[in-house]
Amino acid sequence: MTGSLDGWTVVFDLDGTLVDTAPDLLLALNHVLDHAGLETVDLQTVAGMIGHGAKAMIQKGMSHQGLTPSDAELEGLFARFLVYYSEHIAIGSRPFDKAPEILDGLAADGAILSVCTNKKQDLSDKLLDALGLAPRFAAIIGADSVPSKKPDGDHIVRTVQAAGGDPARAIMVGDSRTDERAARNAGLPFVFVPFGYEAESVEAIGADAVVSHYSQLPAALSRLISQAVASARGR
Ligand SMILES: O=C(O)COP(=O)(O)O
Ligand SMILES: [Mg+2]
Repeated sequence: MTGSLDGWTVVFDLDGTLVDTAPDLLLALNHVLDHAGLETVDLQTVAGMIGHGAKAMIQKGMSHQGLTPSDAELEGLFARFLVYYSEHIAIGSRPFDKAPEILDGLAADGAILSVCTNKKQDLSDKLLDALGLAPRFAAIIGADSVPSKKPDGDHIVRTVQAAGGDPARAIMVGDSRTDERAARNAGLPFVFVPFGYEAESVEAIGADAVVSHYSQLPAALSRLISQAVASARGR
């Protein structure tokens, strides 16, 4: 039996795309800010700081209050963050509504599923394991497993290859400008999910498809694949 997504790889971003991780990132960030005697931040503020890895989030948490940490200070805070976050990684973090069911449907239609994230590899594996999502993915590639993370397109290309797929038959799904740039750099169509952590508007992002609930993803992917196949024929 062949499925309509046979031979296609769907590459998912993690934070803000597959999983709503903001609640646990908030607790971990506030743990280090509080320990450093700094002001803590709220959920909405932390959401605007996710997408470039945890170190960038800590830096933004400090610049938010007019402070610039020294390299040594930042490394110390980052180390503390990693210990705390790793131990509290799936307290409040949950997959977005219907994501697991839709992933199963895509796999049943023949898609290869993979994750390309700017989260660290060990944290990504731990989170997806804790939520029971890890077995669905042929590859999970964190920022520290590649020479250059998103927005470098190479991060996506390596993810597709690690999943056993073909970058010419792959689609990126993500919640941020970083994902959009990475997809463009890798030459992949880009599906934007506006329920994540991007502050820019849907119009500004300029995605090939916008999916505001997982139930809309299968149809969006089918449409993009038909377009890709038609344009390949026209060449
Ligand atoms: O943890 C982050 O800041 C980014 O992670 P993402 O690439 O999965 O959105
Ligand atoms: Mg994200």
